[in-house]
Amino acid sequence: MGKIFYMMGKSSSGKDTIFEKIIQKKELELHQIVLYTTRPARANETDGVQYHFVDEARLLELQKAGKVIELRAYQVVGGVWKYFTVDDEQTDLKNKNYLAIGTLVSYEKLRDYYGEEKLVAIYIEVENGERLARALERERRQNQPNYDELCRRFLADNADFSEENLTRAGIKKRFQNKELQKCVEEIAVFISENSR
Ligand SMILES: Nc1ncnc2c1ncn2[C@@H]1O[C@H](COP(=O)(O)OP(=O)(O)OP(=O)(O)O)[C@@H](O)[C@H]1O
Repeated sequence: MGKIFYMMGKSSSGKDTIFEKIIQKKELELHQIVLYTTRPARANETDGVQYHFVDEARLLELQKAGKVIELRAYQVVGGVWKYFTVDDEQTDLKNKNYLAIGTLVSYEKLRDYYGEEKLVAIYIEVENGERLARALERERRQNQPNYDELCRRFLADNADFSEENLTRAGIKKRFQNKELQKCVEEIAVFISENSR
């Protein structure tokens, strides 16, 4: 029986960094769930790799078929971009295990859709001051750092991942991302123990 290992954590807790290291561990035999989006593909992106790029009409079709498990909409200059998870033929929970990154709300929606026994939460935590320092360091390296957005996300994530919300979602286990390699190894052992 397959599982979805669902990684969550506040901004700059290290989700992307840890995801890349875990997915490279071939012995864990983890697959990826490719999200769908209505945003146009960028020059370096390939359909079906970073995202499945679809239009609003296709989204509507999928919604009518009851296949859209969760959806997030973001207002951008000139429109709204939607990102969503679809129950498509690529998700084979009878035979495969998956690794995904998402929000607390999307975790709850997938859990309600697939069932409690299919979803395994991996909550990553970093002390707030250290997390802010890492976020600032990462932002400084950008061509056009956006410190306003950094502050907005920092505060928004503190609210989204409040203790109250974590309790409501039933998140108990936490992985501390202090020393990266140690955290990766702990998560790899946890996944291995909870696979099948
Ligand atoms: N254990 C660690 N020690 C020091 N730096 C780390 C550690 N883990 C991750 N980082 C660095 O912290 C920054 C944030 O990590 P990352 O981008 O993986 O976070 P994230 O949770 O995916 O953030 P976001 O949700 O904002 O995309 C990166 O610059 C990364 O290299």
